[in-house]
This record gives sequence, C-alpha cells and structure tokens, in this order.
Amino acid sequence: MLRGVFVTGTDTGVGKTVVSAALCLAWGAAYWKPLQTGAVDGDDDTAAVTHLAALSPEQVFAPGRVYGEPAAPERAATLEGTEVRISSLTPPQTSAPLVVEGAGGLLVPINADETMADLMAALGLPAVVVARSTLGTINHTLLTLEALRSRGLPLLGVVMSGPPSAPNREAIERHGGVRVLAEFPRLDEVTPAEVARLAGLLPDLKVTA
Ligand SMILES: Nc1ncnc2c1ncn2[C@@H]1O[C@H](COP(=O)(O)OP(=O)(O)OP(=O)(O)O)[C@@H](O)[C@H]1O
Ligand SMILES: C[C@H](N)[C@H](N)CCCCCC(=O)O
Ligand SMILES: [Mg+2]
Repeated sequence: MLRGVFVTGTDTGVGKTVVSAALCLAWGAAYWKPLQTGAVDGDDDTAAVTHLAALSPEQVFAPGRVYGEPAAPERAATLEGTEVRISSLTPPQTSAPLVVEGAGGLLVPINADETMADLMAALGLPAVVVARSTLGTINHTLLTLEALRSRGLPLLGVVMSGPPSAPNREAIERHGGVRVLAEFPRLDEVTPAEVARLAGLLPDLKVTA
C-alpha cells in the first residue's frame, strides 16, 4: 500500500501538473507542491490541480514556499535573499494518499547542496516519472531512472505525455526495467473533463493513506 507518490519529470513543462491532477482524481488523493517558482509569470500548480481535479479544500495544501523567479528553487530563493532547506519544509498531515509535485526534474537544485532527489528521499514516497512521448525521450527518461536508482530511491513507474509512441514506450520499459503506467495523449484543451478522461487511463494501483 502506498501513502502517496512524488511526481517528478524528465524536464520542466513535461506535464507533471496534469499528471498530478489525474492521479488525484484516480486515487482520491490530496495534493502538495513543496516548492513553487515562477509566480511572476502566474505559475501556480496548486491552483491548476485544484481546478483540474476539482479538489475539495481538505484535499489541497498550500505550497511550502512560493518564489517569483521562473527558475530552480535555489536561484529563485537566492534572488529573494533567502535559502530554503528541506528540513524546514513541513509535509502536510492528511488521511488521504498524497500526490507531491516536484519543481522541474529530479536533480533541480533546492539550495547549494540539496536537490529534488533529496526532497524525495526525505518524504519517502516512490516516484512517478513524467516523460515526453516524442523523439529524445528514451535518453532523458533512462537518465532519470538511473539517477533514481543510483540514490536508492523507489520508483512506481513512468507516465508518458504526448502523442502515443509504442516504440518509445517499449524501449523505456525494456531498457529502463520500468512499468509505463499510462500514455496520456495530447489534449486539444486541458479541462477538468478531459483530465478525468486521462485519469481513467491509469491502472488501479493500491494507493492508500
Ligand atoms: N496531455 C496534455 N495535452 C495538452 N496539453 C498538456 C498536456 N499535458 C500538459 N499540457 C500543457 O503543457 C503545459 C506544461 O504542462 P505542466 O504544467 O503539466 O508541466 P509541468 O511538468 O508541471 O511543469 P513545471 O515544471 O512548471 O511544474 C501546460 O500548459 C499544460 O496545460
Ligand atoms: C519555472 C518552472 N515552471 C519551474 N517551476 C521550475 C523549473 C526549474 C528547472 C531548472 C532546470 O532544470 O534547468
Ligand atoms: Mg507543474
């Protein structure tokens, strides 16, 4: 039984927020974004997931820190004259399973000596890796899986986002020794109804609080 998952990705903008919303819907999970950057550009993944997954107030937690600069948390915090340490972030208490969304990919710096991978380790949640479906994804995905494994971090599986590619899926599963949980097609419009449809593509995993 899983208490939840840590949604990471092969890159920023790869579809982690949309996948997080689908996971919340599929599992009746709560959502938390420990580190949000890019607020000056309107980046607000918590608001996006709340809308897309129609989360109730009990299912959504305020981000741990919010920074204006659209950058890695290390730089965004430094520009505001601060530093964030993983030990200062308090994970929410919830009776529901928890979907935690990282910022960018696995090795994005949080400060001079901690990365998203360290945050994942501290939370003790298995990773869902969101990957593009298109050309170039095999390398990016296998690098992310290798980085997870070299740190002894648990892995639940991969979600591929974009036009379904059977050859890319097969290569990632075979070379990465990983399960592709679902392939999320490109949506014309990212709406709650369409995200509910994507949620239906996810396997029935035993996720509990
Ligand atoms: N399946 C999809 N179909 C169409 N558009 C999508 C899909 N998945 C994501 N998008 C769009 O692509 C953009 C980036 O997706 P998303 O915000 O989920 O990325 P992210 O990995 O969460 O980025 P960040 O690192 O900023 O958190 C958004 O505008 C989102 O609406
Ligand atoms: C601003 C953006 N949307 C994310 N919140 C932060 C992405 C950091 C990526 C850093 C990097 O890998 O180069
Ligand atoms: Mg996001």
